[in-house]
Amino acid sequence: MPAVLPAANPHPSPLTPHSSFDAIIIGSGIGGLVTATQLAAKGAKVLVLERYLIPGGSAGYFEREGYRFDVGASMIFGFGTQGTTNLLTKALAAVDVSLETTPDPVQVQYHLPKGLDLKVHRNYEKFLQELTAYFPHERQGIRKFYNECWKVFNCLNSMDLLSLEEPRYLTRVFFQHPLSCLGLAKYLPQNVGDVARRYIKDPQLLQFIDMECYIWSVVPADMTPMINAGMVFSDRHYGGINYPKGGVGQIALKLVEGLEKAGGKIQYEARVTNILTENGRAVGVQLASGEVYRAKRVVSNATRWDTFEKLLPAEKMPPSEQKWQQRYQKSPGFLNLHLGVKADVLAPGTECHHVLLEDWSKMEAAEGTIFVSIPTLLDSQLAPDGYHIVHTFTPSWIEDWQGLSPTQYEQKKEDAAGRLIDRLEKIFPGLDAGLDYMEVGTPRTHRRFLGRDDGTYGPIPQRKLLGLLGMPFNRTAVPGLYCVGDSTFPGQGLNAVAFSGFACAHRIAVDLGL
Ligand SMILES: NC(=O)c1ccc[n+]([C@@H]2O[C@H](COP(=O)([O-])OP(=O)(O)OC[C@H]3O[C@@H](n4cnc5c(N)ncnc54)[C@H](O)[C@@H]3O)[C@@H](O)[C@H]2O)c1
Ligand SMILES: CC(C)=CCC/C(C)=C/C=C/C(C)=C/C=C/C(C)=C/C=C/C=C(C)/C=C/C=C(C)/C=C/C=C(\C)CCC=C(C)C
Repeated sequence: MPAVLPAANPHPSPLTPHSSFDAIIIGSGIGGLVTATQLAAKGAKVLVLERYLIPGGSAGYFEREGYRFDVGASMIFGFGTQGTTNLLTKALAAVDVSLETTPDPVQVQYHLPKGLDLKVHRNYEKFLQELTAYFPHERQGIRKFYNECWKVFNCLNSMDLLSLEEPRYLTRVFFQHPLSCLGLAKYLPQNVGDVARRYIKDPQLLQFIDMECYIWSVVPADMTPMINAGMVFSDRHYGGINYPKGGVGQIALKLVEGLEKAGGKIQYEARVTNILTENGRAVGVQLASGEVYRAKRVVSNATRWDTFEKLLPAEKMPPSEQKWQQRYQKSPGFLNLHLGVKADVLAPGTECHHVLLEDWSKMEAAEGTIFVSIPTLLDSQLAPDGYHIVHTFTPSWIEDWQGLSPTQYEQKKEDAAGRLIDRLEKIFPGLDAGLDYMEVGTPRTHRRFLGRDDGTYGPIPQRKLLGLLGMPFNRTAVPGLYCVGDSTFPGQGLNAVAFSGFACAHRIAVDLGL
């Protein structure tokens, strides 16, 4: 996996305060970078501190033997050209940069139990036709369910998306778009499962809706907020799934270029060890090197668990965070196989994204559902001529990878990789024989290189909650400290954390009077 991080300096120099900033952002994930670029574009003096060597976090990349691998998922929402929900396009444009993207004609091809094999086409009607062909008796229910998702999306896509913690903005959008606001207020406490069951009765079709949610929310429909499903199930047909030329890592690199153009700064190999407080207020940060930076506002793009248990003293965790931890838990991480394969392994017409499951009862189990991305079908430059990248991942808990000797750890990775490759032979015959390169990552890898507690993919509800109502916005109980990224409203996903970044920067800009 990526190069080893430099160790913390064991002999930090005495604390030497550097010049002060309007805002310090801990971490350069997409959530952190959108906050930083938005603030810099408004004229704020911004510093991003990133513990790793390059920006992007889970939207980063690494290069090996002529391959450029995406660290995380390659299915990117938010690069549309119209409306208000294309937040990655908007975030780049705000700092005068842009990215070329390639549209993906199919979001995902499902290979599910009992021969349920279908594609989610970019074209909405084509997708509905393909699904209805499997469930002709549910023709009406299918259309009504997905049309209801469009209602949510149309509300979102009609208004500027900014901080819901800013009363003047809320009043303005309410007067400009009263029906959209009331629509969103209605859907905020709802989950997908309840809406789906209003229209659909067939148990296998309901399992399919569970899978439609699971592949991005990592929980079934009953626990997946309806607002998020409205975004995902509609935007894939509206703005579409578009892959950035040069790989997912380009998004962060471009945002950094824009940040610097707008006068902001980023420092790599800068691991924050403490958020400094004075009289209970966040006033700056301390790095592993001992350096101290002060700012009027501090933003953490680390997970909430890292922020409130490691960067701040766990024993002083505010009651609101304790409550949050009772509502949300860490999702599993992923076991990742970054494979380079001979091009002839893939039949002509192969789609970029696949989901494989053989037994419905295993959907949420470790090594149950297999996800596959083949980004080289959209950008052949990411692999040597004649080869493809087949990024394969499946849920995996960190507990299964603890307490092993280095040899046991390597052996366990190899065994698990073998099991996944065997299963994938069903959709890609000859995969094993065509292997050219393999790098295996576990939740331990993500904990180490992405700094995510237990290598988690993100927060998931502990039990069925009221839609998105329990997800905190950007301000925290610690004055001067904000959170951004997937442990804030509305949760996981690049377009989701981009929203969180817009909202965070908006709230801070108002607080600073910018
Ligand atoms: N297809 C997709 O939609 C897609 C693809 C890739 C990633 N993602 C999603 O992106 C989301 C994550 O984005 P995010 O913005 O929340 O964060 P992130 O986890 O990607 O980034 C956090 C960054 O903070 C850095 N960091 C953590 N602790 C630090 C510390 N103490 N000091 C300095 N730096 C520190 C990490 O190195 C990392 O770069 C996830 O939900 C993930 O699933 C989605
Ligand atoms: C005033 C009154 C009365 C009221 C008010 C109301 C309102 C205004 C409200 C509002 C709200 C809002 C704004 C909201 C927002 C939201 C949002 C933006 C959301 C978003 C979301 C997104 C998402 C969720 C996304 C996601 C994605 C993802 C996660 C992806 C992933 C992927 C993967 C993992 C891949 C897989 C696959 C394969 C490979 C196959």
